[in-house]
Amino acid sequence: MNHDAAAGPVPVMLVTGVLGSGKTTLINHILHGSGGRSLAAIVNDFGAVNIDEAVLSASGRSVIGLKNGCICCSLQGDLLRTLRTVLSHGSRIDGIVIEASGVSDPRGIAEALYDPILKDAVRLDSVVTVVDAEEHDVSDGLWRAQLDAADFVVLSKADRVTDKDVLGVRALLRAMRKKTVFVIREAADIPIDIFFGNPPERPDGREGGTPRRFADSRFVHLEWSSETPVSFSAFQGAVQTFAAQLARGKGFLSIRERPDERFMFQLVGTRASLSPSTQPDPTPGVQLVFIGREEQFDIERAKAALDAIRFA
Ligand SMILES: Nc1nc2c(ncn2[C@@H]2O[C@H](COP(=O)(O)OP(=O)(O)OP(=O)(O)O)[C@@H](O)[C@H]2O)c(=O)[nH]1
Repeated sequence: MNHDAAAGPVPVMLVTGVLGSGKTTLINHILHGSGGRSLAAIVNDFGAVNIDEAVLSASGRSVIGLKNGCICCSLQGDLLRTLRTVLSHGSRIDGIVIEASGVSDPRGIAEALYDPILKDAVRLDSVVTVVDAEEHDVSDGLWRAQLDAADFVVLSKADRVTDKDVLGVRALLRAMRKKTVFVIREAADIPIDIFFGNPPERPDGREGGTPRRFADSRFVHLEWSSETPVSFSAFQGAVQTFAAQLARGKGFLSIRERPDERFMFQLVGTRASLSPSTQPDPTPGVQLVFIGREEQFDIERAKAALDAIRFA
C-alpha cells in the first residue's frame, strides 16, 4: 500500500440509514463543501445499476461504486480491496466517506475496517446514521440496528415536517440514548469537522458476540432499462400499478415529451419526483432500479407493466 504511514491512518466516515433516508444527499453536500480536504467516497448500491455513484461523480471528487450486493456481508471483500486501491492511489487523501446501502447493518462494515490488513491505514472516525424526519418505522429491526451503531444521527428532511415533529423525533432518539442529533435543513448545517477527527473509543470495532446481520434477501430488486426514451404518462401509469409495493425506486430517465432534457427519478414511500439530472456522461434512454420487500414486491408483474411502455 502506498499510504504514507507517517501521516497516520486515514479517517473514515461511515454513513448509514434505511433506503431513501437521505445518505447520498448528505454525502453530496459533504463532497461539495469539503473545503481544502481531499475526500474520496465509496458508495454501495444494492442493485446492479450504480445510481449513487453517478449522482456523486458530479461533485468532481473521487467516487467509487460497489454494486450488486451489500458491503456489510457479500461485498466485504470488495470493500477491503477498494479501500486498498484508494489508499494506494498516490495522491493525498484526508478522509474517506463510505455510503452503506440502505439494507446494510453497519456493524458488518465496521468489522471489515478492523481487518488486520487495513488496521493501521484507516481509522473509523464516525458512524453517522441518517434518519428521515418524515417517514421512519421505529419497529423495524434494521432501522434500530443502524441507530444502535450510530455515533451521530443526522435528521434529514426536517424541511418537510413541523418544528414540533422535529422535537418529537429528537425526543425519541434521546430516549434511545443517541448522543448527538444534527438537524440538517441546508448544507451549511453539516458539521464536517465533527465527523472527521474525533474518533470515539472503539476497542476493536466489535461489540462482542456475533453481530446481527440483516440479510439482503429481505429485499428484492428489479432493474429495468430502455435504450430509447419512454412516454412520461405511460411510465407514470406503469409505476402507479406497483408503487405501493416498493421501498425505493430511483434512476435516470429520458422522456419522449421532453427530448432535450434528462431526469432523475426518485421514489421514497409515497413520494415520487422527477428532477433535472446532474449525471455526467449519461447513458441514453432509461436506467431504473426498484426495491421492495420480498413478500410485497411482485417483480414479474412490475416488469410486465414496464415492458408494456416500450411500445406505448
Ligand atoms: N426535502 C428534502 N428531501 C431530501 C432530503 N434528503 C434527501 N431528500 C430526498 O430524498 C430522496 C432520497 O434521497 P437520497 O439521498 O438518494 O437517499 P439515500 O438514503 O441515499 O437512498 P438509497 O441510497 O437508495 O438508500 C431524494 O429525492 C432526495 O432529494 C432533505 O433533507 N430534504
